[in-house]
Amino acid sequence: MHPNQDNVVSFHPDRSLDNLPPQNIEAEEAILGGIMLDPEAMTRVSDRLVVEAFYISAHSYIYQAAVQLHATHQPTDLLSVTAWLADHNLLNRIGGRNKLATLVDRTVSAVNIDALADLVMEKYRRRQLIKVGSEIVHLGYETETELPFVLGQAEAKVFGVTQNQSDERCKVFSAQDMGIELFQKLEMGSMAGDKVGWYDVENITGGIYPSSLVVVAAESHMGKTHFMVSYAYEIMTKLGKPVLYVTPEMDKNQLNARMLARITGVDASMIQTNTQCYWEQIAQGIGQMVELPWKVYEHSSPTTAMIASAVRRAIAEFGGSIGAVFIDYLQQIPLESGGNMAFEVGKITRQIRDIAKSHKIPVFLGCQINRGNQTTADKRPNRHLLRNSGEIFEVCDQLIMLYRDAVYTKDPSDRTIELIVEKNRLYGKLGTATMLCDLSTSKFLNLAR
Ligand SMILES: Nc1ncnc2c1ncn2[C@@H]1O[C@H](COP(=O)(O)OP(=O)(O)OP(=O)(O)O)[C@@H](O)[C@H]1O
Repeated sequence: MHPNQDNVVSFHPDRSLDNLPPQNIEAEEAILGGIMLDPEAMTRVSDRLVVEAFYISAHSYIYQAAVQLHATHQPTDLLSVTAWLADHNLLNRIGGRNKLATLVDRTVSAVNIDALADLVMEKYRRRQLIKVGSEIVHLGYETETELPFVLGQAEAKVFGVTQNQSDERCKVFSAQDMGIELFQKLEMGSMAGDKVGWYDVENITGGIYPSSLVVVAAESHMGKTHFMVSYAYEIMTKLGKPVLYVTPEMDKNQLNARMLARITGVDASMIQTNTQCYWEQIAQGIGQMVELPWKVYEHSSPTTAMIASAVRRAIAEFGGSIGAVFIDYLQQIPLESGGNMAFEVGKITRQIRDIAKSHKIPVFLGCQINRGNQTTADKRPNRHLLRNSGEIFEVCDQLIMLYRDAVYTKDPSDRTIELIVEKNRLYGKLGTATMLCDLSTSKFLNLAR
């Protein structure tokens, strides 16, 4: 039975949704008139104005004609546009030759065409937002779907509008534009990876690259977390870039004790158990830690949608960019039940790679591997240990495997750690770098040369 209306909180769909969607027809007409009037106009708007942005469908056909002509280096004057539309049987759909002539007659000049293009794009974005809004309303009613999934979907839809993703995805770049961009990047040195001064390993990896998925794989206890905390610290302090650390495994206070150990040089176990003795260093260290661009997302079993959401939030809170994301580690991310395990692991890895690509940020993904062949003398890991773990090896851009001999020899004086670069799609080199690591303070040091 329907509930008595007096007993429910009033809930009215917004009446303003019946209003005419945001649009500016005069601006659309002036742009099209300007394009047919001024041979340079198309160069000024083609990068910022997409065909779908026009509210009137006839206008989008006319603009499409201009885009096609411009792309093949033909003029976009009245005659050429008319001929293109006639050749493509679109002349009647746009209102005939008179419509085109009227657009030209009404236009005085194309002097403001850039601003008009921005205006039309702005109206288009608002219409997209309304569309996404109504999709989110429908999501709200999908009570059979888990709420976290629904919220993640809603957030991703809004993000799609803010980031203009739909346009980015299908963007095709011209050789001329790409040449200019490449030249500028090379000239500025921004094609090289960011380096924190870990010479030997960065000599192999080339440094840290945006949009890259770096898998940091190791057996249990090899020091994955120490490595990632230490690298995060270097990125924040040497490069001055913000870091988000996703920690399903470790409580954030334990993780921060390690970060504090790295900052102060005081053993993490002492920080936790013998606090009073080190109070001064700890207080100073916390003072430094709160100044770091450091965020931690703690959740015992975060899905990739939740991680993506945390990344978006961190980027927004850090003012639009982030230096790196660390996820500690892959096997802590829950698999969808019932599926093939290798397939599910591959899917999660691809979803994490998408986070790196869509935000153009490096993502370091910890990965636990099983012990290799225990009968051979050499216990070093290699890429084959990942072979049965979905598509981790295929999907990642770089694979760094950690190995400490001391785990097997139990020699406490051996502080070396090997960083075995088994895959390097970004820079090409493979090889092993050896560093010194002080696990008590999560500090990684170059070997003296
Ligand atoms: N305060 C400390 N002093 C010295 N060694 C420590 C200290 N804390 C941890 N370790 C050592 O660090 C190693 C574990 O490092 P880490 O937690 O980074 O490993 P991991 O590869 O992430 O492994 P897991 O996934 O099992 O946690 C262990 O060998 C441990 O003995």
